[in-house]
Amino acid sequence: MDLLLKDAAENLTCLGPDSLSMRIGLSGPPGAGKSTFIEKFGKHLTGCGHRVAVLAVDPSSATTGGSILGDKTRMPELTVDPSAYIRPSPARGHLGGVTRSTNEAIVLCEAAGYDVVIVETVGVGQSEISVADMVDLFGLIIAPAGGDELQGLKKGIVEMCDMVIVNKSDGDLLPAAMRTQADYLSSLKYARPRWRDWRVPVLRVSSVTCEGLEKLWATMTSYRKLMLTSGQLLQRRREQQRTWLHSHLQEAVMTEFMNTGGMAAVLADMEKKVSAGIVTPGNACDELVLKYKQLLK
Ligand SMILES: Nc1nc2c(ncn2[C@@H]2O[C@H](COP(=O)(O)OP(=O)(O)OP(=O)(O)O)[C@@H](O)[C@H]2O)c(=O)[nH]1
Repeated sequence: MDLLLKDAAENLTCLGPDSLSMRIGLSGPPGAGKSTFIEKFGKHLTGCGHRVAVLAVDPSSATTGGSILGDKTRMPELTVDPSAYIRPSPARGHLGGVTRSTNEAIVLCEAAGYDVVIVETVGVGQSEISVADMVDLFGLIIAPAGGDELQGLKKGIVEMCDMVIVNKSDGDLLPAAMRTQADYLSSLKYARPRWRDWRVPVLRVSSVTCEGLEKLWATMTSYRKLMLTSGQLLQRRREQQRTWLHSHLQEAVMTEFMNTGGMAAVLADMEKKVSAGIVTPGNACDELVLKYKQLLK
């Protein structure tokens, strides 16, 4: 695996910016129609000659020992498409393990010739934040809302996204979809732009009629073009590399710490003292590091 990754990384550094793949992250509340959307959008892209990989990040799979949702049945048409590859969420360790193997899988998929890599978050929690740190474009998928509220979405997610996609913009839901689009547009109007010259668009699509998919892809490609020509895409990827290095290092150091003779028990004891207010968290940390260093001598 490591050798494969090394080869893949070397191949990627040989490629010019134009041959970089498009990494798209997608997140959205349950019921937004994510699977249906990815299936139809993926088919649209393979129909245009692209090779599409779909990777799911489901932190709950780490505790249940596998993807709770049978990914094969979630996207039946895309699964059998020779130009597409769907990988369910890996069940390796906790969120850190799941995200690390997803990061590696992105690079492998690109080396295997997939020019569009979609990373989907399944379930809720920290995964959206991790996924936003892996991709070139982070999209939020929502369904038409009844009221004018932002569907109880965590505010942070809206702030992180580069594009909002209002799915189910069809039939009886069309008027509500238009209202939702207007609500998001007005709430995003005053948001601080994350990227130079890019205002977060709110696009309506239907995964049933496939309306809006072409325009969505055109918007994604113009975003990519802007990010590439302005140098922001490469800058974003470089920053992400550093973020991941730090995240992997933190995890590795913590594992090392916990596996060093009795430190897990010392930490558990210290947690009790901190909870009881006997020691401050800062002092507890200093004591733990000191103890750890003594053990290493
Ligand atoms: N009318 C309409 N219904 C849709 C559309 N997309 C999805 N649906 C329906 O919405 C429901 C939920 O869709 P799913 O694709 O399972 O999406 P989800 O609930 O976000 O679940 P996950 O993708 O598994 O996270 C299903 O009954 C779909 O048929 C659409 O564009 N229009």
